[in-house]
Formats: sequence, C-alpha cells, structure tokens
Amino acid sequence: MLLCIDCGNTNTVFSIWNGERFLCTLRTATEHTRTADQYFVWFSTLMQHHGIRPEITDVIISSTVPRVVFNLRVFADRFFNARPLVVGKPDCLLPHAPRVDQGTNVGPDRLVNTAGAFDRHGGDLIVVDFGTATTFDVVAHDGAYIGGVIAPGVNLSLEALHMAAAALPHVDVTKPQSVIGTNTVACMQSGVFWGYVGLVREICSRIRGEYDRPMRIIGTGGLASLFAQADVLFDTIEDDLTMHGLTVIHAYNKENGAE
Ligand SMILES: Nc1ncnc2c1ncn2[C@@H]1O[C@H](COP(=O)(O)OP(=O)(O)OP(=O)(O)O)[C@@H](O)[C@H]1O
Ligand SMILES: CC(C)(CO)[C@@H](O)C(=O)NCCC(=O)O
Ligand SMILES: [K+]
Repeated sequence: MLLCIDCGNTNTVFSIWNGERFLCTLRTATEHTRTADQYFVWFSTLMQHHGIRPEITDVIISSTVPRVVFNLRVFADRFFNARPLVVGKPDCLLPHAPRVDQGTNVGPDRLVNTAGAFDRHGGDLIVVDFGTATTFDVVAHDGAYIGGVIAPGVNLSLEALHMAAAALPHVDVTKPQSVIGTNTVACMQSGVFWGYVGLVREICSRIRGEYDRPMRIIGTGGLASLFAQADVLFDTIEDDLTMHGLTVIHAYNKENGAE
C-alpha cells in the first residue's frame, strides 16, 4: 500500500491508497519540530482507532515546507523500510515537465495538483486550490504546468485583519446572509467571502482571456465547496485532487523505472 503525504504550510495530510481507493485520511498541523517517532505515535493511534492494519510498502511526499521532509524521510525509513519519493527532487519523475522561467521552483503541491487534474480531465484547465495561499495552476493541453497565480489564502486574509486592527476579532469564513453587514463579524465575513468570489472570477476570466482554447475550472482545498455556494465558479470540485495527483506521480515513477 502507498502512503501519500501532503504537507502544506498549515496542515499535513496523510492518506493510504490500497491501489483502488483511499482507506483513510489523517490531518495534523504542519510542524517541522515533529520527529519521526512522534509521527508514528500519531499515525498508529489513528490506524487503531479506524481499525486499519495497513501494510505500507511505498511512501510519496509533497511538501511546501522543506524543513519537514527530513523527519518524514526518517519516519518512512524507520517504520516502513521505505525510501520515499519526494516531489520536486530530481529523482522523482513528473509525467509532464513544467514550462516556467528558468530557475523557478514551482510549489510541489501545484505540480501534484496539475498531475492529478490532467489525469482526470485532460488538459486546458485552471486548478484553484484554497490552501494557505489561494493558487491558480494553468494546465496546458498536453498536461504541463505553464504558470498561474498566487493570492493570499482566505484564512490568512481574515487573520491579517484580526492581527492588524485592534478592534477586529478572529472570525471564520462563511457565506454571509447579505452583502451589507450589520455587525463587525458580518462585515468582515462579507468582505472576505465576496472579495474572494470576485478574486476567483476575475482571475479565471483573465486567464481565459490570455489562453487560446476553452478551459475548465477545477476547485480543490478545504474552502472550495464554500465558494461554490456563491455562484458557479467551478466546473467541478474535487477534495482529493492532491492525493490523487500523488498516486498518479507514484505510478508514473514505478512504470518509468525511477528505482
Ligand atoms: N468554513 C470554514 N472556515 C474556516 N476554515 C475552514 C472552513 N471549512 C474548511 N476550513 C479549513 O480548510 C482547511 C482545509 O484546507 P486545505 O487542507 O486545502 O488547506 P490548508 O490545510 O488550510 O492549507 P495548506 O494545504 O496550505 O496547509 C482546514 O484547515 C479547514 O479547517
Ligand atoms: C504557493 C504555495 C505556498 C501554495 O501552497 C506553494 O505552492 C509554494 O510554496 N510555491 C512556491 C512558489 C511557486 O509555486 O511558484
Ligand atoms: K492543500
């Protein structure tokens, strides 16, 4: 079985792929001081809780935080005797090389989203991922990542308001009842919610204007479904797109004899 690990700047997600489906998905805060032993205690406790006895043979990691990779490598080696594939490292092959400015290190999560989305939908896509940052990845007709957009994440924007303004509380994003807020929290929620609806619309429409073929828009990340409630922003929403991309890249490396 394949253990897929997706480390974002906020959360780290583990998911076990048995070749047909994901058996379970575990989430923890990304923390570079966490040791291999700590990962294992957390992981095995949850395996027991779910009644799963996974036989992990392979591990693949995508990490936007370089510092956490070391301990995850030790975790894979010590407990599963596996040498993990790490997306973005030279020994991890990608189905399609990105076409970007020389010297650019594209975020591994964006490369993984690209591979997952192309596998499911073919090319000519915009993948919108609502994580710590809100990213737009443009997937060309042939499956290559050819660039995109990085905007501040939704929760980051709310947190920035709270941090910078003494009278603004910490709030969670939600779809407000109306645009005109009649209390502080409603005003902030309206600003962020409708602001992001506008941001996503405008960026997608301008990407479409610069691109020479029709494009489909795929939404992913925890908040995609919240924004889909507003108006139709996405052609589809897929919560497991990053995990699916990790299985695609793993299979590609197996087939193409990276090991
Ligand atoms: N209504 C909501 N309000 C605030 N946060 C929400 C809401 N719904 C989902 N979330 C958050 O969305 C997050 C899931 O998103 P996702 O895993 O895509 O990104 P992330 O973990 O925030 O970022 P990264 O992947 O960059 O670490 C979870 O942290 C979850 O708490
Ligand atoms: C933009 C984030 C933070 C989104 O997770 C990540 O993909 C990243 O660190 N990217 C590096 C820069 C780039 O993708 O061009
Ligand atoms: K993510």
